[in-house]
Amino acid sequence: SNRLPPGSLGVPIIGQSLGLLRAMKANTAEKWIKQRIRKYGPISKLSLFGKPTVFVYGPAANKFVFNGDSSTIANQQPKSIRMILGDRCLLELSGQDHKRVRDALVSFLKPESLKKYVEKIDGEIREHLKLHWHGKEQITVLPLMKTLTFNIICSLLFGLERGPKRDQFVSNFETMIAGMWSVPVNLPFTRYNGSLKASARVQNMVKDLIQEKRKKLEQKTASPHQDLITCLLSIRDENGQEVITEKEIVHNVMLVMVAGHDTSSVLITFLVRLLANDPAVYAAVLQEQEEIAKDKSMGEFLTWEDLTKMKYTWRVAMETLRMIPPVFGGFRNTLKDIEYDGYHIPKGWQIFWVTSMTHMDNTIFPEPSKFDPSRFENQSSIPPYCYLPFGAGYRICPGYEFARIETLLVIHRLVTQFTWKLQCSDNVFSRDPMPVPTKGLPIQIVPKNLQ
Ligand code: HEM
Repeated sequence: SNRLPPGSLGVPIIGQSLGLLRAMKANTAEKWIKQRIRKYGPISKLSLFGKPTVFVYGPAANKFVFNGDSSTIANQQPKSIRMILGDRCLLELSGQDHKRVRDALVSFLKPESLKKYVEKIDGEIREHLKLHWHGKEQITVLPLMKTLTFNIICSLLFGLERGPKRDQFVSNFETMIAGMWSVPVNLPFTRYNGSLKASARVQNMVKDLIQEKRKKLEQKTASPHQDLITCLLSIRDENGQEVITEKEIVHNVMLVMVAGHDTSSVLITFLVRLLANDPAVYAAVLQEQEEIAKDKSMGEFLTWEDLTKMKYTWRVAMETLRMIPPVFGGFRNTLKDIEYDGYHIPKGWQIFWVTSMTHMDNTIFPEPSKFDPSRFENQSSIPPYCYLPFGAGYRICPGYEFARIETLLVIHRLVTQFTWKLQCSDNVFSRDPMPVPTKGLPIQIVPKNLQ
């Protein structure tokens, strides 16, 4: 059929972009999308960010987007982001290339491999609390969680430990990130131009790190599993050749830096807010964590075994991800004409997916606005393609386990060492595009040994 989905492409170039962006800022994006669904049904056309687009909604649509044939539906980022992260990062790859590079990343990020690093991550968290929380009466959670999750990535994934080199890396990275979502005008003194220059500096630093690690591997003074970069360098084919090119390592390090710290920091921040707002959930999380802490001696690190006992805390995190998913939605591109649900989607159009809409569907999650971690007691009762904070299919988030470990460790240290009160008691947030609580969530803190 040549029948295009219902809806309007709107004003040329601008289309409906401003309406969506405005709704995201005002935390009414779900309402904006619900209105579309009510008006046009689960599939409709519109125009976003200069491209004709088809919005699809529902479990079947999620399956279509996440499990679609990669020769028909491709993942492609806007050119501005491609220029900053690089064209060989996972987001840009498809087919066999995507599988080869993804398998290499997963060989380090899989649970069996991460198990060994729980103590190291715990060490970073304790150091962070010593530096930024203890001795303070008031702190702002979101920026501190961004610093912490970025430092964990630097140490564990890149083997870049505390010191002047890491500080320089962080400062260049911050400049790079600042212009990533800006208007992509590459003129001297624009934010985008600053971001491109910072990206080049970060990439050069990563190349230097790769040289250092390659030398250590040759001298056999490094183990292949000591960090992600060393692990990627060590993967060889049957002829002893490196499987991942240097360019691919650099571009994927860039991606992991961005994908890995912004998301987890948002989850932890909203957990901190929830625990301050919900005494019953706080009491149950505290009880679970104190049960673990009571068997530990002073200064002892948490272990993988301890994490397996944090079942309730993780259900609280899952419910937080249901209600406030850090990734609101995303885009795919059609490489061929597609027929979906009786409609024609032409080649070259965008597909806009918003998984969080099924998270708030009362036929799937009864009373969706109620915070209820018990929904995840029996996860097999949740129908497929309905709960997708980490995506699904062959692009499902490879950092899931990493995010789970760091979130549980941070919550353990926070609830056992501090009590806190919100300084902004409203319950709202805006999307930028990640959810941001008012003023970054300032809180008043008291260490437990002073109570
Ligand atoms: C709460 C934390 C996190 C959330 C909610 C999250 C969410 C997601 C989602 C929804 C996707 C799929 C996007 C798509 O299909 O287009 C994704 C992909 C990805 N995530 Fe995460 N993520 C988190 C943490 C992490 C961490 C800690 C890392 C790295 C250590 C990471 C690395 C990646 C990468 C590399 C991809 C691209 C995968 C591919 O295209 O094959 N993420 N993430």
